Amino acid sequence: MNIIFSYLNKYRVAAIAALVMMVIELAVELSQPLLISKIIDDGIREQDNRVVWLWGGVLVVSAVLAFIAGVLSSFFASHASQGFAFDLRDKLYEKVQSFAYAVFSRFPTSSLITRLTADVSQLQDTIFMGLRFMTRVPLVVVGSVVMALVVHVKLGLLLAVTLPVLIVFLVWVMRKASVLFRSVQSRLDGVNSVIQENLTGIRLIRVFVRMSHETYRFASFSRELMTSTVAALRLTETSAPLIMLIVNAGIMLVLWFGRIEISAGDATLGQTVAVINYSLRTIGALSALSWIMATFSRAKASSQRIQEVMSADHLEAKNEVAGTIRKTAPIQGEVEFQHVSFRYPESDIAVLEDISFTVQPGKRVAIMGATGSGKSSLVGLIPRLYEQNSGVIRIDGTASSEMEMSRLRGAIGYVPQEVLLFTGSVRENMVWGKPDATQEEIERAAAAAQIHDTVKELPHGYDTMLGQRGVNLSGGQKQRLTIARALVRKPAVLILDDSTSALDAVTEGRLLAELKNMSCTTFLITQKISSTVSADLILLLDEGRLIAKGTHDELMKDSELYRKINESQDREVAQHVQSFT
Ligand SMILES: Nc1ncnc2c1ncn2[C@@H]1O[C@H](COP(=O)(O)OP(=O)(O)OP(=O)(O)O)[C@@H](O)[C@H]1O
Repeated sequence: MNIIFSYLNKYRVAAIAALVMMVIELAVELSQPLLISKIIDDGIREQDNRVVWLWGGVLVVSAVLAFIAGVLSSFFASHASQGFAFDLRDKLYEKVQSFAYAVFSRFPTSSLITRLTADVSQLQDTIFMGLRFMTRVPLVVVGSVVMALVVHVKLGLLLAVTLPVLIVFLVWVMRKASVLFRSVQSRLDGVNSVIQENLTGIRLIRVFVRMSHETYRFASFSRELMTSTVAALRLTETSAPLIMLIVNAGIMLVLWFGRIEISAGDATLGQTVAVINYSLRTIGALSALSWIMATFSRAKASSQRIQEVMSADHLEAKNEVAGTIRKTAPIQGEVEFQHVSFRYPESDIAVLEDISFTVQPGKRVAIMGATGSGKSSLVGLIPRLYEQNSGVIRIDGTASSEMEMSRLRGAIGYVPQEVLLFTGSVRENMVWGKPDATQEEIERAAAAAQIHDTVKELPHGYDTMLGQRGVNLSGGQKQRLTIARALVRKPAVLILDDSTSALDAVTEGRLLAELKNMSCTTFLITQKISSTVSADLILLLDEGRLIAKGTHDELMKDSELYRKINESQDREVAQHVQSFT
């Protein structure tokens, strides 16, 4: 819960104002039973209308005062809780942005979304309730008991003895509920994750006719959420009648002894009515307790989940400060791997082993290998999405680990395997990596990526809006647009992770020719011999090992595997041509 206090600090004035107003409201309310007892004993029983009017007037004024203080308290509490949530969400978002890439595997996307939305809202509600009601409840209870003791010690004591019993019981319930609510929040993660997967893969689900299976999967996750929520609420809800039972027993005692005390002349009717009134207020406050306990227990679970995000490693920030060599000279694009080995965090299996090669600026490297041989992992090390476990990667002769992250990544254009476009116009998508790009730069990049003519024919050209993830473009068009986005930055190093798979041979040939003109060092992951023939260097990977490197001619001479791939693709082409003739 420390997180609440640290982020609420900025709003402490509003929070204190909300509490002060709440205390004023409460103090006025607590004085009311006392006023009523005066009206009964000194006014009605003594048949003194002046006293009735006087204290009756005070009662009305105090009710108006309590109302105003209550409204102001709500106003300040809303300001503090909303401001707190805004700041916390902002900070969490910033934190997630700075996560080391590896940390994302620890938090599923859906869980991060729940933490940034539902968990933050939970804390926001808790703060509002805390300022308005949570602190009010103990104050009403304690204030009522004190006032009851002031009115009549013996009758007040009867109300006081019920309190320790209640407190022990409430602490027990809260501890249990907190554990249960933590499980509720993680089930919520599960439901969000299914929704996210289903919405993202809706086409696939339709084509594979998996609607009923997915509906069933969603229902089972949703049922788990319901079951765990019911278990948590059952505990807090069953505690409410038990609290009532204990307090009602106290009131019975007050009534019973009140009658005896009045008969003996030791208490007045007004005093007995006042103590019962305080007891009823205690019941009112305590009946809200089960609901407050639920909120508080949820908040505890939520704050733990938020804390986990806050304390996750953030590699990027670390690298921005220590051990960096600050240089401003533009990167030329020489890339050298020296005995690089790598395994994913929390995995024992080496994905890359002892990889060494050097590429001169402006040259093209084609990376080939079976699926899972480590191609994407290799290129992911260049912009330091992950850190190698041993060996050195040098860019223009400087170890990449020693370079400022912004300088390193600023010089790299990365087109990942999975196409991702954002909601917005074609232009907005293209300037994503270079916000100040001119129209000429945009068009030149689009032309190089072989997408300029297509964009020109869209209804509003570069201002055409793309649907979510660019749904109104074909697969190949989307792929070319993501390549154009990378090219706008005029990167010194361009990484195309299987990004030309949806392009036909002619378009791919034109694109590669353009890349040569742009003189950026290009890493092209490909399975097509047609793309490797003109490459300056081919890296052939097999189960994380670099089994051959060289040009097409060299590999045709030296590598049996490469020759086999070449032959099999030649055969495929021949069969293809035959089927059309
Ligand atoms: N985030 C990850 N955590 C753990 N292991 C991973 C992760 N990503 C990939 N791997 C493993 O690393 C190995 C290499 O994966 P990689 O994606 O680099 O292969 P690839 O050659 O690019 O495959 P493909 O051609 O199918 O894209 C695989 O065995 C894969 O299971």
